[in-house]
Amino acid sequence: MSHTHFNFTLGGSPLSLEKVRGILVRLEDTIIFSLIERAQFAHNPRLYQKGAFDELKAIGFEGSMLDWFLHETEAFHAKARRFTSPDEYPFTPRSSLPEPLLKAIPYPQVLYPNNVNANPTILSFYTRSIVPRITRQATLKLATQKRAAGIVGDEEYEDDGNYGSAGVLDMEVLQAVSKRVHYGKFVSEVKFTEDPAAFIPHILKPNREALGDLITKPEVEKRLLQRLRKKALVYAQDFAPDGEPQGGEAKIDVDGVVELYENYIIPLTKEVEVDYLLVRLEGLSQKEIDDLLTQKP
Ligand SMILES: C=C(O[C@@H]1C=C(C(=O)O)C=C[C@H]1O)C(=O)O
Repeated sequence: MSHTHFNFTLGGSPLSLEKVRGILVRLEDTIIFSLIERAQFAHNPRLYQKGAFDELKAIGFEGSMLDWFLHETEAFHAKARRFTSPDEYPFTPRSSLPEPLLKAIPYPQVLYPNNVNANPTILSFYTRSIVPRITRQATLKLATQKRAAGIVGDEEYEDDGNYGSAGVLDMEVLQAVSKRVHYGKFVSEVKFTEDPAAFIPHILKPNREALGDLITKPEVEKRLLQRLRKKALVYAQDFAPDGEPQGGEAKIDVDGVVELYENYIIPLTKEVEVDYLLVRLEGLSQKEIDDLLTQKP
């Protein structure tokens, strides 16, 4: 059974590209199913608008309802030492989060120290591009129901009032996408340690494009998108009481899932891979770099 994350406390055999890719594949299921859950509810754009709720303004919180959900949830997770794990990244600025209450687990130092965090970009593209797309069916169905009840114009559209359910589900998607994108650091660490001499000249120069070309594996991406489409088609099906697949409307916009990966998740993962490589030599002495250069693949 493959896992959706490393169990760093078990240690075990060192990092391998096969292991990391196995986790990325497993996270596809988590992301698809959490998108299916969110797609049950309408767009509910008020969730993402700063200042849309008087109750939040009354307590001096200036962000959106989703920002508030993230802040309150991640504040507890921070106390429970979630963000001391090398594969967990908060959407809330770390400066606004409390210190861990529990002692940090002495994780093995797998990644080189870095501050690469793509979550602001993930939050932006998710709320602006992904939510409207995957909730389209629910939004249109809601508008039809409202018109049938005589509600027409702006009031008929987009908002079913389920801010709590939609917000909790948004956080599940965001946490899974964030984990997936930041696993790019583990991929980069494995690729770098397999052949440091290939990367070092382009880190020292620096040359983002050359590093991007080195980490890009078109065949892996092509197979991923093919697999993703097939998974989404199966997972989006409804099943009869006896378990037989039923036709009818898919529970998720399959093209939307594939485009999420093609236009956002894969490109952002590669940016994280390159950003991680660009700091991979920071603090190393010339001798340490020379030793890496002579290391045989
Ligand atoms: C993640 C990897 O690096 C790159 C990014 C990929 C992705 O985001 O799916 C796939 C292949 C590579 O272009 C990898 O090599 O597995």
